[in-house]
Amino acid sequence: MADTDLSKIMKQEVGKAAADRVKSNSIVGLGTGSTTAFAIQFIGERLQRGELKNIQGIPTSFQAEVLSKQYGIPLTTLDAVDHIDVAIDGADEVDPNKNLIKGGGAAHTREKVVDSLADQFIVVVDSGKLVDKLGSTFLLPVEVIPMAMTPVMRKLTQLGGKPELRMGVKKAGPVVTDQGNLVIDVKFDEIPNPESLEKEINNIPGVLENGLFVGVADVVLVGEVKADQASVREF
Ligand SMILES: O=C(CO)[C@H](O)[C@H](O)COP(=O)(O)O
Repeated sequence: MADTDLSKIMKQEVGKAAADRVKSNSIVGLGTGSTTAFAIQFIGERLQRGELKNIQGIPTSFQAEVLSKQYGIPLTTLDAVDHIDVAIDGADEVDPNKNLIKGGGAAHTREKVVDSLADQFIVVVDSGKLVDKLGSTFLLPVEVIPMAMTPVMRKLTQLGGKPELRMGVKKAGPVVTDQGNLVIDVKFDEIPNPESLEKEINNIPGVLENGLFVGVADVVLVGEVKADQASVREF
């Protein structure tokens, strides 16, 4: 099987496993990305079959909102609820302590709001996302307000990073977030202390949020394929 097919199968399996954990009468945070898209689809299908009742979703992005509507998941907002029961969201890297890098879809600011509020935050990834140390395969996304781009990049360089502005695909110019901001992707040779780096970056004036999620995830579901057999394991 081609690598892209395997990756799709892993994402599908793990998305289904997460959707199966959603209970009736609950408020569900709906993450962003290709893996969570499967979870949203399967939650919608469980609602259609009548297996699930009375779900209210809180989308973390325009993408999640559009998909949720497409699959018939009723939506609400943080102004209308006082808690979130469970959030399901993907990640770009997961370390053994369940710390994450997110923001591959430039949605990490809203994702951190929703995922942090959930009583249980379930991360859904394929096995290729597992790393020993954060920053080894993926650049760290930082959302910045446009007028502060240059001083923030300078400060990120002083912190030891190599910043680059994220550019659009099939769009001339930079990626613009759902909030109308820019994303700077930063290469750090190592991130020895994700907890302090998360705070240090967020303390730079003009930074809205960075993609380090430290101590937020409760459960990680990992989709794997071995000898053409798909399975899901949890840690
Ligand atoms: O953080 C995210 C979006 O901002 C996504 O959850 C992350 O990029 C993983 O996406 P995918 O499931 O498509 O690999």
